[in-house]
Amino acid sequence: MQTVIPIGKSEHVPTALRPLIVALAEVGAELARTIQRGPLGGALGQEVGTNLGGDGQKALDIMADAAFAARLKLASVRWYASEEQDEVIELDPAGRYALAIDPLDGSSNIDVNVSIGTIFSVFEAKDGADESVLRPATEQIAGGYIIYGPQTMLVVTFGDGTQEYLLDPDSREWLLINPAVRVPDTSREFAINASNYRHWPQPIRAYIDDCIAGEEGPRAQNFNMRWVASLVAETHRILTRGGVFLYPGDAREGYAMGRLRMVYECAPIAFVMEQAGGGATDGHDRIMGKTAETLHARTPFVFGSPEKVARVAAYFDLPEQEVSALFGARGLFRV
Ligand SMILES: O=P(O)(O)OC[C@H]1O[C@](O)(COP(=O)(O)O)[C@@H](O)[C@@H]1O
Ligand SMILES: [Mg+2]
Ligand SMILES: [Mg+2]
Repeated sequence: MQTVIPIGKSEHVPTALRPLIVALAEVGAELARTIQRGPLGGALGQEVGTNLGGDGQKALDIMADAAFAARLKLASVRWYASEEQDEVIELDPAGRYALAIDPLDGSSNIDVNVSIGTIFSVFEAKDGADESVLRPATEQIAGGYIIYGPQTMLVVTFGDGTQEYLLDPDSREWLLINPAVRVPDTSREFAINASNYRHWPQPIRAYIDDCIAGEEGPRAQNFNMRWVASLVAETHRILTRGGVFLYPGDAREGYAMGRLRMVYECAPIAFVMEQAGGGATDGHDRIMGKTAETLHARTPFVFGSPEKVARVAAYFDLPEQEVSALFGARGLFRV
């Protein structure tokens, strides 16, 4: 049954963080409207520049970044670390928090009417800009995302479970609809950009080969594949019905650490996942135990249902000959 508590009054949001979360939610609601207006709001998907990560910046990326920065300045945010800014910038010198953000995730989907999102991570501010965000992911005090989809939702954790809020299209209020999200462990879905197969490391190829082999392979069951190319959309699907997401490092130039950024993409998603009973790894180490060395540093990223994440990690531990063997010989994973 639905509990209709507005986000500003939710007991799950720590009192001190309420102004910040309400600020994020307000900008998210405005962005949702802009996104819904599509081409009536101008050419949102138009390429307008390039960010430090080498990605093309769309008009909506820049618009979202400016809107969040302007509003968060009034919500005790001292340090603002954004995908769209080269460096961490100071918003309010008296602010208590540091916030890292991917203002608009899944930009390639802006023009095609597919779900996109905003991802955010919050720390207590330190004196220095970089030291406030380049620290272990376990030090996050909040992490979450907003998904602009058929429904607009805000999913967030403060380290005590993961909560889900829905933007009511009539009242424009964010209402609590799930106070304790749990990742199901039953799904047989995996998500990966399979066009990069030839560039993947051997353990990832072996894992996907074994999924694709289905009933005839070592897993002896059929799997289904999904790839939206919007991290928030994949996260939301996996949070809702289970599965696993993989963006490994690969052999393409610049992709040794994959595509996704540790500070404002992987750390908050890992926090949300773990607090919902899921897992998140880079293949070897738990994402939550990692610290980025630079603001835009990438990391290989695998997350989702805990058993699936552990299984992917196990492929990285297999002896070389076993990983390279045809799946028929990969006896370890017969189930
Ligand atoms: O185009 P690819 O290589 O499949 O990558 C898709 C991934 O890139 C992203 O779009 C990166 O995020 P941005 O759109 O914020 O740069 C993710 O949302 C998505 O998972
Ligand atoms: Mg992104
Ligand atoms: Mg982005």
